[in-house]
Amino acid sequence: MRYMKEVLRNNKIWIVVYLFIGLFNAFMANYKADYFQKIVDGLTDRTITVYGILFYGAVLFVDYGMNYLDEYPSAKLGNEIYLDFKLLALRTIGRMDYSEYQTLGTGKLVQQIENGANAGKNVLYDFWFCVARNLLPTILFSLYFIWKIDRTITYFLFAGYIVVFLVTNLLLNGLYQIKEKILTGEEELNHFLVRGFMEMPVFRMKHQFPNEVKKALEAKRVIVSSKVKMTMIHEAFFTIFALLVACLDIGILTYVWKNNHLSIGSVVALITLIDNAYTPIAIFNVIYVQYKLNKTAWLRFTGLLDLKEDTQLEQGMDFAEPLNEIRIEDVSFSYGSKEVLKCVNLTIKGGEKIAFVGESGSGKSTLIKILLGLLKYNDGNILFDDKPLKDISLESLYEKVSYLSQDTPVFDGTIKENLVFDNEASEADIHVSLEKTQLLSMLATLDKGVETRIGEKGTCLSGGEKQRLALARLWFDNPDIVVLDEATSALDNVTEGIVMKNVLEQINHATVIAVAHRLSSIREFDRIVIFRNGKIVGSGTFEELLESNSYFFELYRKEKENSNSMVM
Ligand SMILES: Nc1ncnc2c1ncn2[C@@H]1O[C@H](COP(=O)(O)OP(=O)(O)OP(=O)(O)O)[C@@H](O)[C@H]1O
Repeated sequence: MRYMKEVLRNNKIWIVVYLFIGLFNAFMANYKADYFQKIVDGLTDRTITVYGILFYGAVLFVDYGMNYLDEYPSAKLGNEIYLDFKLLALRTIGRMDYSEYQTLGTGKLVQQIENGANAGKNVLYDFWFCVARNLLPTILFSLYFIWKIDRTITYFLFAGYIVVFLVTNLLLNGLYQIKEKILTGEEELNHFLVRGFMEMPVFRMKHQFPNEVKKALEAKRVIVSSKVKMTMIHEAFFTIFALLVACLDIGILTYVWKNNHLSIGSVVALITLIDNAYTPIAIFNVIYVQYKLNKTAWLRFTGLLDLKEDTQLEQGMDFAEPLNEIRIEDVSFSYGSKEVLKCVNLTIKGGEKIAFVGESGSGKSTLIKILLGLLKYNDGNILFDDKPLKDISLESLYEKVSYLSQDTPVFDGTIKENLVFDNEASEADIHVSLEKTQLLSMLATLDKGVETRIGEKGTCLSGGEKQRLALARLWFDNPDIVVLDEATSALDNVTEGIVMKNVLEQINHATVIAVAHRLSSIREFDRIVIFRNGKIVGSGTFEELLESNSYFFELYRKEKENSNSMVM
């Protein structure tokens, strides 16, 4: 309900307008039918006046005019509500706990949001608004006018409502299961579509697309057959109602014929009014079924919106600069039952340039994510100048941190956006940042210069260009702490040497924590920390470790061997 209320609050003025017009139109639809009775009877007994006809004309004009005006709030609200729900999802992503984020898949997520936002709109707009401003008033107004003409017929109508209620509930159960199948199928299909798109080269090289299409076809089969079933059941509702109304019409004609006390105008009005009284019920049943089914998609969506938030983002003390020391004390961490860090102890001095090295999977990136507050440590403590990391507001920490992740560190936007996001920067500053990261020659080849879009995950750039573009961001930050997780792994040795020298000059005063596989890239760092199986097994300067740490020596030797064999 919380999310519905929020969206209602966002649109309250237009909702009031929409409800008011709806009520007015519902009244007019029935008033028009009732007044028509007077026109027909007036024509039959020649008592009609020109004013009566003009008044009826005015009623018709107002009715059609208001129906047209109704389209504006109707179109506006429908779209606003749908998109407001989508925006709720984006806000959730911005605040969700990182461990929850890691479990989500893009394809399923996108489909869940799409279905959820649609379901939310349908529940609120197509169901509740429709009931409140359209169906209920139409039924009540039509029953009132029927009651005015003949009370006995009103009782017949109530009996008909009970039949309708029973039929609806009978069909609803079957529909639930079908809807669940459709949703799962759609998420599954989107999962294959998105991963095929995102990882196109991988799947193409491995000749996997036929298999992917086969799996997607199965999802398609489930969706199509379920949707067809659903349509047929929905249409059955309308047919049953149409038959019911037909029976009532015939019943009324027989009743009038037998009793002979109603005028022609009353009979004509009754037929229209009965239609008015029943059509909303038919519509109600269909949208009620839809409402119930939409709840299935809505629950999946709210499950997403309710994912654990990272409450540490705003809560806690502000990060105080300048940083003197980060102390990692007996920190352990597990992903589920898999223990990845085991009792890690380390102190990093403010302004120190420290590098984490070690074999793949030894826990380096995990420790980085813990230091950034993305992952929450299970045991031990981390202190930023005697303040526990858990008590520091992450928003305030991120003001002073620059982080280049191991995964693609750029996003779908222009080169300029990738450098400064939504901030302004002078051409001269942009030029310097690109010059220092050796990107000017690449820029010279682009027609639109820094306004060139680099595509999703930076597909229009080479691996090394993406990394250098992300590094160029450092010229626009003023970080106290810089975290580089394999930030230069795609660069050649020569470019890496030049770029890293410039980068280290630029962030001279910051504390730098870098993860690196290529040992030559961190030769100048103040200290190197070696990880193995989730533990720190050595630390010191490059030269110290070469002399005293056989594991480090072994890593270095292997790197040398590899680079020699590549040169040969
Ligand atoms: N989200 C996750 N869920 C479960 N296990 C994970 C997750 N992320 C990482 N791991 C596991 O944790 C271990 C440590 O991973 P981590 O990324 O910290 O290693 P790393 O030393 O940075 O490796 P690399 O040098 O290859 O980047 C690995 O065995 C990895 O499979």
